[in-house]
Amino acid sequence: MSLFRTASRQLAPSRQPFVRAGAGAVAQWNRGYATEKKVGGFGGQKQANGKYLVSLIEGDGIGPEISQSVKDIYAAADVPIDWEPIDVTPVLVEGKTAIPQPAIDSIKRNLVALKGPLATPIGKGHVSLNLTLRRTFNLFANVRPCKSIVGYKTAYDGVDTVLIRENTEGEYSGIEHHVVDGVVQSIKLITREASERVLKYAFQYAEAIGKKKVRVVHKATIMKQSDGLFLELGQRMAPQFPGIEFDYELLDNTCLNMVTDPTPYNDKVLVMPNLYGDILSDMCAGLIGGLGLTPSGNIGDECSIFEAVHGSAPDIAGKALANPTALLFSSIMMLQHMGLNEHASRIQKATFDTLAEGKYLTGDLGGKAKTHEYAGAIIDKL
Ligand SMILES: NC(=O)C1=CN([C@@H]2O[C@H](COP(=O)(O)OP(=O)(O)OC[C@H]3O[C@@H](n4cnc5c(N)ncnc54)[C@H](O)[C@@H]3O)[C@@H](O)[C@H]2O)C=CC1
Ligand SMILES: O=C(O)CCC(=O)C(=O)O
Ligand SMILES: [Mg+2]
Repeated sequence: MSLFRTASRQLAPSRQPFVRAGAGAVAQWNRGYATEKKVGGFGGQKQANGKYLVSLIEGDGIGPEISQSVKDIYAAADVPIDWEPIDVTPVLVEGKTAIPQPAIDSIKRNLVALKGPLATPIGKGHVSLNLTLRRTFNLFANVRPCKSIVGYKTAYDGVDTVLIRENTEGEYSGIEHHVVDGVVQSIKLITREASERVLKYAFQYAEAIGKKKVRVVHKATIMKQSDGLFLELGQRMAPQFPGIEFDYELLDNTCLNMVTDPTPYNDKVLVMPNLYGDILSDMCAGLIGGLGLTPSGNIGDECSIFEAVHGSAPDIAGKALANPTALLFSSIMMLQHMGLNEHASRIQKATFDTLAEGKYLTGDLGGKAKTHEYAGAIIDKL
């Protein structure tokens, strides 16, 4: 079966992508960065000057600081990218939170975006812009790899997990009702279409990176119909991928097993409904040194948006304390998605070398370096 899921997609001639990329490309992050196979999505639009234009959402809180580090490192590494900054301050369209049209147009034009964290007010206020972006562009798979950093010691060695989170519905479908005073209802929406889409992606991703197993993480014991459907669709799809072993595990068991010993998960791609993936990916980050280190890619059939797993970290914002590695690694996933593998490898090596050397670490990793000093150390190694 073709790995090029989008190969038959018809685009207007002016929108034909120069590079087609996706799961396999993103997957290089996990596989020692050498896989050539690609699945799904389009890897960017080259301009007349030979560079790619990439939409950039700097984000809130620590967003501008860590984005600056990425921009500085990219400039030093001569990455053929021009950034197109976009403003996603929400607008109301028919009473609903929406992304401003110029931002939508930019991402649709460029096909690829890098995004800093966007803060979401608790309780009242606008709905999450992060979720709105994922829904707006139908970014159905959120790929969250998590790999131990050589030279940075934690309680766990050799972690190499990949979690794929359904990204458009589930517990985060945003359907909530006030029923009567003191009673509210929140609907977990699971559809066959979205579930099959992300499950198929998980199987293709596993094939692309050479992982042998796909595991659905679920609570179909309790949510018999919703998680039941997700799991059943996985079971039905499995025979289409005879080279991949399929199984499933209850979410609570997964949490226990992972914090006991994460290494049995190294041969698997985990795929799950939205909320479980959100929570489990923060937990995985904790295994390897925290949220300052873990990247992600929101992958759609056409556009893709790369962002860190972490949020806007208001507790350290504006103090040059943030670790830019998670956003930088997300951008490396993006470069691989775009087929810019040499640049990806070079920046990645400089980052790994800086982390392993341990002289310039940010506070979250026990060091004293400011955000820009750490970025400067990476630049020195390029
Ligand atoms: N995809 C996104 O844009 C996300 C946005 N958020 C939003 O971010 C805001 C803050 O959320 P929190 O719950 O505080 O989670 P958070 O992920 O922003 O921070 C959790 C903890 O990790 C630390 N941390 C996070 N990133 C770090 C980095 N790069 N370097 C060093 N330390 C780092 C923070 O200082 C904090 O102690 C909320 O409004 C939330 O809705 C949260 C998660 C993801
Ligand atoms: O949108 C938000 O505020 C949080 C989203 C989140 O935690 C995530 O995507 O991991
Ligand atoms: Mg989260």
